[in-house]
Order: sequence, then C-alpha cells, then structure tokens
Amino acid sequence: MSVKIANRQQVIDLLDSYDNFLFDCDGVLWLDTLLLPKVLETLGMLRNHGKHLIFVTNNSTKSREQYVEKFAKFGLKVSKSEVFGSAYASAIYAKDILQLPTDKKVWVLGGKGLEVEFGELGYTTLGGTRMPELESPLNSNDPSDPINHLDPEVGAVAVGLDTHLNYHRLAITLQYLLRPDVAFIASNIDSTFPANGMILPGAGTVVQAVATCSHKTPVLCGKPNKGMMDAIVEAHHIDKSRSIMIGDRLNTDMKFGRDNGLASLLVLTGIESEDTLKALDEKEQPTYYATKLGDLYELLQKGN
Ligand SMILES: O=C(O)[C@H](O)[C@H](O)COP(=O)(O)O
Ligand SMILES: [Mg+2]
Repeated sequence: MSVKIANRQQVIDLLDSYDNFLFDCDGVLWLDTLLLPKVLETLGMLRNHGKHLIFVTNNSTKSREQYVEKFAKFGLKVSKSEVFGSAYASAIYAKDILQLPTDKKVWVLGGKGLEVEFGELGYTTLGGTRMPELESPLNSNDPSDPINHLDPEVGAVAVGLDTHLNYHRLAITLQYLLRPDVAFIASNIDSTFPANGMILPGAGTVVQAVATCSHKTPVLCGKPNKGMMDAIVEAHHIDKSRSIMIGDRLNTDMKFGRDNGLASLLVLTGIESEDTLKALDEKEQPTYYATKLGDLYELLQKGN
C-alpha cells in the first residue's frame, strides 16, 4: 500500500532519498490558471536543498518556451531545458525515431505547442491554430474548402489536446490518415484533465476520435511512454534510482514512474482520489501519496 506523506520525518527521508524530482503539471502544480497551495514554496524548498527539478507534462497545447512563460507568470524562473512536454516528445519521435525527413510536412490536430515544437525541429506544420477557415463547417462540395486542397507533402499527422476541435478538422485529419504512408503520432492518452474545479476532455478523447474513424493506432509519445523517459534520462543524465515522479494520474504519471524504475508520489489535487488509490492492486500502488504537493513544504515547516 502507498505510504501517505503525513509528517516531517517522512519529508526529511524523502529529501535524503532522491536528488531528481520529476513533476507532472496539470493537477499537481496548477489547475489551468490556478496555482495550487504552497507550490512555489515547495519548489523553492527543493531547490534550496539542491534538488534537480524537471517538469514533465502531457499537455501538448504549449511548447517548452510557452511553459517557461507560464511559470514566469507564477513568479517561478524555470529554464526551457527543465521542461519536457509531450509536444516536444512528439517532435523528437518524428525526428529521431521515425526519422521523418524535414521536407515532409506535419498536419496538426492540436494546439500551438505541437506547431512550435515540430517547427523548431525543422518541420512545416499545417492545420493546428493557423487555419481560421477551419472554424467554419465542412463543405466538401465547395472547391475552395481546405479538404479539397490536401498537401501531398504531408508525411505525418500529430494529434494532441485541441480545444478548437470540430468536424471540419477531424474530416481533414482523416483524409491524411487514409494515406498508407502517413504516420499517426499522438502526444498523450489522457482522457480528461482537471481545470478550475471541473474535469474536461483531454487529448486522449481527441486521439480516440481520430483512431476510430481512421482505423489506425497512433504512436503515443507522452507519459507513460518509455521513449519519453529515455529522452529525459539522456538529456539530464539522471540516476533513476535517485529520482521520483510526482503526478496526479495513475495511468500516465504513476505508470511512467513505476515502469521506468523511479519512485512515485501521487497527489490528490487532480484526477485521482483516496478511493481510486485504495482500489488499486498492490503492484500498481505508487510509492507514496499526499493530499497535495504543498504538504512537502508545510510538513517540513512543522516542528522547526
Ligand atoms: O491532454 C490532456 O488531457 C492534458 O494535457 C493533461 O492534463 C496532461 O497534462 P499533465 O497532467 O501531464 O500536465
Ligand atoms: Mg496531471
């Protein structure tokens, strides 16, 4: 059974055991634009203890640079190299694993994060946030409709959380995936995500819609994909035995930690609850759990 972090000594032991703290973002650090309690103080405390912080989000709507800006708005200085998002993981997959030539274009059903990260690796992206004509309903009888102007150079489709999802975008995405040589890349599988007191549809919902109509199975690039961890370990030279993954979702964050040999700490400020935790098999239990990330700071302050 997971150990609940509930006293000062447990936090001290946690600090003694791990050098690298990998943080999920949505549901752990914030709920959309709402910073969760004592997050800044906790991250500051960890930095003061010389810990290596890495932010590992499946949210592909933002690029690493955009996350640096989001952190800055909360008053936290984070470098681009400390952020590892699923948009970046998707672009790395296309470049390094799929080895998609950069003269091939990428059709994006998703947000700016995918456009920026693929663009930084040399790809031209289509669709995404840059085609306002896709806000209008599909009219396949209209010769000027984008569905009648598909680009023969598209070599991959990248799908992530798309808050502008509509039938027009889905229909064009399908046309590209009907081509046998076009790769289907998905940023993540999160079915939902927590935001401002509600649960909203996540990228996994968008990905499943595309998989259903295309009858194709995507490559999943975000957590719990091992490739994402390999890229993080290579980039940051971390010792996995001295590393811990802190997240709010069992089938992404906690599985990502467990499957890759890291310790794991589940926080209950996002998707999961004590009930979902207790319902888990022993072998799927996170190493630790806490009510919120800020408990690490608050408990350490007690008894000073
Ligand atoms: O796609 C989604 O559903 C969201 O981006 C999801 O919240 C992932 O964000 P994370 O919790 O990994 O930061
Ligand atoms: Mg999360």
